[in-house]
Amino acid sequence: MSASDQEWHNEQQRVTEVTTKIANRIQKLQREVGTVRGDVVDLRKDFWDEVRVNFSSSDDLGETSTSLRQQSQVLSERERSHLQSSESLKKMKLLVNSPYFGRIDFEETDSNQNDRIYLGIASFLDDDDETFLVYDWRAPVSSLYYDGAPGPASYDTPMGEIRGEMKLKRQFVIRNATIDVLFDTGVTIGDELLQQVLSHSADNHMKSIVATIQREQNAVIRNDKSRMLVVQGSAGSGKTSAALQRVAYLLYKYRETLKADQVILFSPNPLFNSYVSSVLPELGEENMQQTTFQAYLDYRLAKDFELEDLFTQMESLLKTAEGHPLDIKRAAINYKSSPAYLEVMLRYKEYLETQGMMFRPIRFQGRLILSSEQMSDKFYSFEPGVRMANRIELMREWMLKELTLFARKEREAPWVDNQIDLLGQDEYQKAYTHVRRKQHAKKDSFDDYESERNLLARMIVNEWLKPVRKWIKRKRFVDAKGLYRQLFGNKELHKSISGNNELPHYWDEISESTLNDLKNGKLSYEDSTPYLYLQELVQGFQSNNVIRHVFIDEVQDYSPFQLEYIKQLFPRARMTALGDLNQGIYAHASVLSSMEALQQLYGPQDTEVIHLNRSYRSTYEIVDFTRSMMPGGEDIVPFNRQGEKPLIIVDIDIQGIHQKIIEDINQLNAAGYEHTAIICKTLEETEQVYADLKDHLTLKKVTKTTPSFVKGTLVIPSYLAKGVEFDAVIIYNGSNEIYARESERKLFYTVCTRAMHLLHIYSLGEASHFITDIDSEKYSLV
Ligand SMILES: Nc1ncnc2c1ncn2[C@@H]1O[C@H](COP(=O)(O)OP(=O)(O)OP(=O)(O)O)[C@@H](O)[C@H]1O
Repeated sequence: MSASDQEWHNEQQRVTEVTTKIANRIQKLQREVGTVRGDVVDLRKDFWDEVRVNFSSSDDLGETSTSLRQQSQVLSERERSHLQSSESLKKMKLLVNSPYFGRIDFEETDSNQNDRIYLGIASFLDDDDETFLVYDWRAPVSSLYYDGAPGPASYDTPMGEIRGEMKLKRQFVIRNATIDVLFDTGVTIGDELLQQVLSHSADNHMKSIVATIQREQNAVIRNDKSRMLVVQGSAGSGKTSAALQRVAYLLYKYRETLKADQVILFSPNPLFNSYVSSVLPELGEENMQQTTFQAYLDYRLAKDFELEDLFTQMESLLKTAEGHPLDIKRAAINYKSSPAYLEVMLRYKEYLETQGMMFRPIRFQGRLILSSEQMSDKFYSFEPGVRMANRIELMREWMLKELTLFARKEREAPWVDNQIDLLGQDEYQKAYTHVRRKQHAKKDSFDDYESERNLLARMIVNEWLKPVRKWIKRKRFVDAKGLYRQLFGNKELHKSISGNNELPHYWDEISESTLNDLKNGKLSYEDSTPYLYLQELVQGFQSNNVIRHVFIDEVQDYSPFQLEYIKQLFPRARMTALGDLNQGIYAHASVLSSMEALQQLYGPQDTEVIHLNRSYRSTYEIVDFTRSMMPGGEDIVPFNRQGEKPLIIVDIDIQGIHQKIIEDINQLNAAGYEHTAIICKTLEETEQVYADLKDHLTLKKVTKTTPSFVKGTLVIPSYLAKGVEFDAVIIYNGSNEIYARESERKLFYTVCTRAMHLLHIYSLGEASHFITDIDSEKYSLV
């Protein structure tokens, strides 16, 4: 429905008025920020001039402290004011060219007043400080725009539900303070605007979607009831987008209590982190913390082990031919990520409470300070009721005391005298000053040889024992490696704590390879989380109480074990987990595959699941093709944006394929597609393709260490293309030889769904049966 010329004119007039007011506000704020900044600088510079310092008597001391406090208050008030003005200025700058994107006219029941509500990225109040010229898209009233259509409508406020009638819903695209697009809409959010937005080119950074949030996405964004929110959505259904707008929403709604650094997002890889990092700043908010689960594992374990990362595991699985070794590795991965293994860990902890605990002896210069047996005896000497982590805490205190006793005796050892003799003049002087400072200048000098020697001996021994003390403080005396080894070296024990569960297939091979890895200082990806979990169970969790919201994107790539671990890590946080079972490309059982395991995490009452079935990223033709690969794919609803059917190009000669890809990419560039990916299955294939084509095309190779995406033509291994999108996707070799195993169906689906506008699949020889099984009407074969 298009608005009349007169209405367009009126709206443009309003845009001009509002943007002029915003521009004026910007000027005012800039002046304010400048003045306050000057004040702050002056206050800091003259801080001590303004404070009356006098320590002569207790009265003077009191006056000094009051004066100090007052001056600090003035300073922090000015600093706060500076921060506020700077924040407002930032928001106004976001609004000045495009102040709003929507309007709703709403008449409350029993009131004849027709409120006009304009929605933008931030609120803008008129100079009277009362009239909202623009409402923040996150304000309660704004949900009308996302949830309702003209007609009876309601929205929730902290004071209760407000009912009424929506008389009008209008959408705008405003650029440079000029209306480019304006139309009135009858449905929730008009498809026209969405069509426009989705037909744009891909970018190397994700965009915010506030102008076109869909009703079901709004339910994700504004959900704040459940402790655990699970979003299961098809490829391109806006899970990541909804998650990021949800962060912005939470930061707005709980602005008094929630800060951006209390929110953490777990992403699939560092590249993805950079891809999504622009969305919150675009919305005028600070970025949340971002990390990957791998980064956390590295942080905790890389000093003790050579860790296998997820991508290395993936590479090795993709490259290993079907057969015995692959079956064993798969069995190991599945077992070690399963809830059954989690149970084993919990029972193992119970077992250790009464027997089998292992400690590393404490040695100094090859001499034993405390043996493993002594430590074990101490551990089991506590009351059985004392919790495991508390016992370790008590052990720590005991050991530190034992170390002090040892140190006292050690001062008499001959090596200490040698060390004293070796002290140079400088060191001696340093030692002297140090000791004097420690003694608070009680004695005048080293006049007494004995006391001099004692002081120096104490200092030297303490210095030499520092690493041991640190080692104890960090609870490194718990032999986590030994405990993990015991779990695989003692089959009977493992069996007995497995309860009713059978040991996994290939148990002997799995235990052998686990023990081998441990012996060689290696830890496989599937072992890393259980290992850390066991260590924490015994020592007590190193939890983070600051984080209030944990977001996990691509949650299908996590095992139930990992999710449990994250829950323990952030005990005070709510969790939002977003994923798509169809894109579970890794070998371990996905946390999403069992709703039961997922609901058990926080309990069914505290868990809410929202499904997003509509796919926005790709054209109708691409979604129709890709969904046909997946069982149950008919539930995926393509957004109605037309394009070309996916193209399958088969050749029997690799040179022929290369030639065609070069021509293809040249044509895509000429047609204005700026962001294209040649997606390869493995890193090896990526390296090869890059080497073969780089002299003919401008290519950028992406590997797991690439820090961020750039525009252009990328060559990228399949698993790094997770979560991102491209104008055109070229699958380098979608042949039946490369994508043959059933276990690779989801991988193939995932890479094909990265395409927004065009999908071209090259195949050396016969195309994968994932393609040929599809109705041939859904693609073009050349
Ligand atoms: N309401 C919307 N308005 C405009 N664009 C949208 C909307 N929802 C999704 N999109 C666009 O669709 C594309 C896919 O969104 P997003 O990456 O959030 O989906 P996803 O479900 O996380 O995808 P995947 O699981 O395949 O990685 C993005 O380009 C996003 O901007």
